[in-house]
Amino acid sequence: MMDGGVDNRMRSPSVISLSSDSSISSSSSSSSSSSSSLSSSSSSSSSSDASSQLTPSTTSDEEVLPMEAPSEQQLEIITVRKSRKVFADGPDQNLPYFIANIADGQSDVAVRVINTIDDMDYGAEVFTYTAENLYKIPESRNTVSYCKCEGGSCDPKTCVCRLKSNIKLKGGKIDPCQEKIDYHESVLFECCDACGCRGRCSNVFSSKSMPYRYEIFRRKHVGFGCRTLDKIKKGSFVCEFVGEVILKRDATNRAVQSFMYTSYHHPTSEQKDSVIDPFFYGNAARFFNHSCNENLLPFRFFREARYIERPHIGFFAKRDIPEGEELTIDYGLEWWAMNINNEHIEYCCCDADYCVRPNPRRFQLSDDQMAEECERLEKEVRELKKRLAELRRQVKKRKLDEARANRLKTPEGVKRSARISKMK
Ligand SMILES: C[S@@+](CC[C@H](N)C(=O)[O-])C[C@H]1O[C@@H](n2cnc3c(N)ncnc32)[C@H](O)[C@@H]1O
Repeated sequence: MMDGGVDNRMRSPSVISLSSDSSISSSSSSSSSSSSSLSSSSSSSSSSDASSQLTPSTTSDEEVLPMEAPSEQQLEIITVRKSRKVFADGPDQNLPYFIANIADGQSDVAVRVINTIDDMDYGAEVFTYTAENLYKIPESRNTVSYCKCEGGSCDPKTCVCRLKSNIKLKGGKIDPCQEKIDYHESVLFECCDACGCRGRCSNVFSSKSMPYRYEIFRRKHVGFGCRTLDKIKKGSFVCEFVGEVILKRDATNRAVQSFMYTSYHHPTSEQKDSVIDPFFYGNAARFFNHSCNENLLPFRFFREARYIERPHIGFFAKRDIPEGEELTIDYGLEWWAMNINNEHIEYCCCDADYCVRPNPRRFQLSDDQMAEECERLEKEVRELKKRLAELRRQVKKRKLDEARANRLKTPEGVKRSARISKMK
């Protein structure tokens, strides 16, 4: 399994974080703050902006509630089932398929793992599935209150949960037009059992942390990836990003940092910043690869537990996603800046036509494929040239027609056309 190319020799942690351009970017505790304007977790300016967005909206109504320690149940982890058997209904039955339902017993949806390419393991030795975050950060007392709306429906004008959210729901879906929102600043307080409405209003996007069925599959050059086995409509909540929640300063001690995601940035104290690390404990989102044409967008949300320092990270569909399509996110420029020169990650291996840092290996085609690709491109060029010639012809004709019409309007033109009609 690719380990993200981050090893102990790295000077600073490479952390996937919510960034201001709605992408996910890497940040480092020391050097990255100045390296990219897209950095949100490490750059002091953007991060204070980010927290100012979240913090002021919470201070006015802040209530200090007693903090409950993470339950035993929450910390309970289920050993990954490592059963190996032949997956018989794949495209090529001769290949050895590896299958496991990694979410077994942890989630109502199955998350199966298959490998139709080789015998590479998805990380069963180190990875354990968990459906919920495992908090390993100090307790927090900063909470946001719940709405007091009654009767199972909330009034958008007075519902505290909606008023405090800058991400809004429309029919249970997130409007993808909100992608302009800085996702580090994004926040959605979803109504829940603790609210006056008991979570029965329309300010609810999913009762499940994983509403669809997912498959972890082996991808060439990138280790494993995650695809959906169901159609997903644009704007739908797709998955929570789950893992161990640790302080960012502790992240530096971890060998693999390229899987991490910044979850919280404190307005004044960097010491309180935290990241979600799904490397050892996580859900299907741990396998979301980067794409330069990603189909998921990140946002932050709160449900029952409303400790400001413990936001959930979720992803929603940027567009309609057909079943079978890989679920991808944008790691952001900063992540790439941190990882691109690393010995393990030299290039981007996404399939986007306009990949900004393409892997030359993807162009290593066989002679036949190359010939086919050349033919396809030549045909495309021919068609484009034809289209261009046609457009130019139309432009020329329009100009001629216009000039002719203008000439006819002049006194000489009028006389000339009168003479011609007399002759006729
Ligand atoms: C969050 S993990 C994604 C799951 C990972 N592919 C696996 O097999 O566990 C991030 C790691 O996947 C790899 N990766 C993801 N997207 C990539 C891409 N577009 N190009 C190259 N490597 C990528 C990198 O090694 C990165 O550190």
